[in-house]
Order: sequence, then structure tokens, then C-alpha cells
Amino acid sequence: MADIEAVRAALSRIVDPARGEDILSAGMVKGLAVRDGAVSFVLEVDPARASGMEPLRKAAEAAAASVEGVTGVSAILTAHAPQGTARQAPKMAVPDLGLKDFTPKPKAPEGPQPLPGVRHVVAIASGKGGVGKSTVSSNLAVALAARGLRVGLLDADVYGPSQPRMLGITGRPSAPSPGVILPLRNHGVAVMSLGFMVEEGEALVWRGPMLMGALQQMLAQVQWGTLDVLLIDLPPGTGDVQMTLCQKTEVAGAVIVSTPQDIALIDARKGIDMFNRMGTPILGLVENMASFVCDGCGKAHHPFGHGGARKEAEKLRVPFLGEIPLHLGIRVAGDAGAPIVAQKPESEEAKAFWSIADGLVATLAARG
Ligand SMILES: Nc1ncnc2c1ncn2[C@@H]1O[C@H](COP(=O)(O)OP(=O)(O)OP(=O)(O)O)[C@@H](O)[C@H]1O
Repeated sequence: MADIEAVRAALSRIVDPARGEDILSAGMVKGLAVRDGAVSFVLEVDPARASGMEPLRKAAEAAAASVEGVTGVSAILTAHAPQGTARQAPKMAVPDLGLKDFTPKPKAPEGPQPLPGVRHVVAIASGKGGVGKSTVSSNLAVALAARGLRVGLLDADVYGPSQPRMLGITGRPSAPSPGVILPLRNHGVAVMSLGFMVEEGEALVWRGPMLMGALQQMLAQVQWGTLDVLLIDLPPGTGDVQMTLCQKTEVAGAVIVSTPQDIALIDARKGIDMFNRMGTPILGLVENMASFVCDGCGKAHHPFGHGGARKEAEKLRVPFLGEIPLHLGIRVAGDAGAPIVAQKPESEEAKAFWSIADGLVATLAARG
């Protein structure tokens, strides 16, 4: 079995030529973990040098891979300027010879790019945390797969990746060659999550640039194969992750999840506004935790109010995709790793997810 100390020793032999120091002593290796032979770590570099650091990442990856018992390595490069050093003057003044750099540089593609092999990228977003965005993502993914679509789910909720638990996946994705990560599968869905790479809670303490680097690397390196739909479970809010996704990747549209409460709807409106500004179409609004049917009296109650999201959708002229009840079964199924559409596909509480999934299939089909 691979030993973390052996991996450390291998990494300590990789020297960053610019610093003349090995990457471990230089503090560039973050989040090193070894689980069942799979090694993962983040190589944190100065943004000013980021474009030339791929060879160092590859060397570190190869060093870790050479350790006995290691079955796969995932080394993620992230750019992060150490505080207070980003603007420091270089120690040695380099004479300016007035020469222009004529080295041809590969032109970075402009604007959002399609993901190879993926027909439609659909972002699942919410303005506020805890409204059920991950629950909706996992149920929609499983429902779409059950309808015969080739479905992937990228858990980009980097602050609290919950899809490994909700979809019942433990393991680690394999990395058969440098720069290639294979997603894991369950319930007919190909899944990639930062939760596979770090211990639970660890990503919460990562800094913004590390998270962004991890997201971009997941977008670039995960080999999804051919997919009809890739759902992206976004973190709540309207931050860097959402913007980077829309700027770099061609997104067919966003599904916004909200509870009926005013406060959640205000945040949902902000989310819709952000997607509008980024030019990403809104596929619709979902109202989660819309009603609660009491076991005792059998009546439907509306603990968070009712109909707010439908009204808001009308007001904002975006499609209303459906209401999902607040139901213990939905939470228990998610916690047990089998979304309700997989665990009890015929149940009343699963119905709304099927109908939203069918609406999404129709919308995407209309787009070709
Ligand atoms: N309709 C529902 N009925 C019962 N429980 C639900 C429902 N929707 C979500 N939950 C539960 O509420 C909790 C929060 O849901 P979830 O993790 O999906 O929210 P989220 O919006 O993705 O949160 P965050 O963005 O903060 O990670 C979970 O325990 C989930 O099982």
C-alpha cells in the first residue's frame, strides 16, 4: 500500500528551477492525500509563472506515480500569489535591452468554449445556500439518465461538495495518464467532484484561487466521453465560480433553485440577474420545499410560504419548472446515496423531479 511519507520523499526530489528549492520545502504542495493507492495534491504556484509551470506539475505527478503502490495521481496546478509578495520588485534588476519578445505564443481561445464531447452544459444554481440545489442536481441527473440520456454531473460546489454522498460514490477517480481524469459512475451518471480529491471539510479552507484552479482543471481534464447533458452543481451565490464557468464554457442555460421564502427569492433574483449579464439563458426556476404533507392530518402545509417562486418567475419572465415538496423521504434518500428518483421512482415525492427532468429534455431538444 502506498505510503504518504514515500510520496513526500519522491516530491522532495523535484526542484523548482526558478527558486532552486524543492517543491515540498518551498510549500508549493498543498492538500497531499493518499487514499487506496490514489495520490492527489495541489501544486500552488505564483500566477506570474503559472503558464510555464506545467512541466513542473508533470514532473511532480511522475515522481508521485513512481512510488511503489501508487495506482494513480491527480496533481492540480493552481495559481496563487502569496500575500504581500505579488508586487515585490525582483531581487536582481534585469537590464532592459529594449528587445521585443517575438516568440510566437499560442493564442488563448476567446469567449466561452464548448466542452469536447458534451452537447449541453446545464448549470444548477441558487442564490442562497441550503435551498436544495444539490438535491435537485442529483435527482435530475439520475432522472435524465433513466430517460436514456448520457448524463454527467460535475459537482462544482467547491465549498461543500455533497454529490459523492448524495450519489453514494466513495472511491477516487483514476488518472490513467497525466492531465487525464476519469469520472466515477453510479445510478447511470458519470460524476466528478472535488469531494473525491480532498477530505470532507478540507476544501472549505482553500483560498479562492485554489478553488478556481481546481474547477478549471476539472473542466479541462475530466474525460466525460460523449454526453448529452452535463449538469454542473454550482456553489450558492454569484461569485467567481459562476462567472468563470460562464466566461470559459459554453453553457446551454441555468436552472435556478429557490425555496418560496422572500429572502431566498431575493437571492435567486440576484442569480438570475448575474446569468442575464453573462448572456447565459435561464432555463427556469424550481421551487423546492414548496409544501409539506403532514403524516398526522394528511394536509399540505407551506412552512416557507407558497407560490413565491412561480410568481417571481412570471415577474422575471423566466419559465417556472415545477414545485418539489418538502419530504423526509427526499432527505433520507439523498443521505443514503440513492436519490429519491432511484430509490422510490414511483413515489409521490419523486414525481416533481420526473416532471422537471422531462421539461428539461424538451427544452434542450428544442435547442437541437
Ligand atoms: N425537498 C426536500 N425535502 C426534504 N429535504 C430536502 C429537500 N431538498 C433538500 N433537502 C435537504 O436539505 C439539505 C440541504 O439540501 P442541499 O444540500 O441539496 O442544498 P444546497 O442548496 O445544495 O446546499 P449548499 O449549496 O449549501 O450545499 C439536505 O440535507 C437535503 O437532503
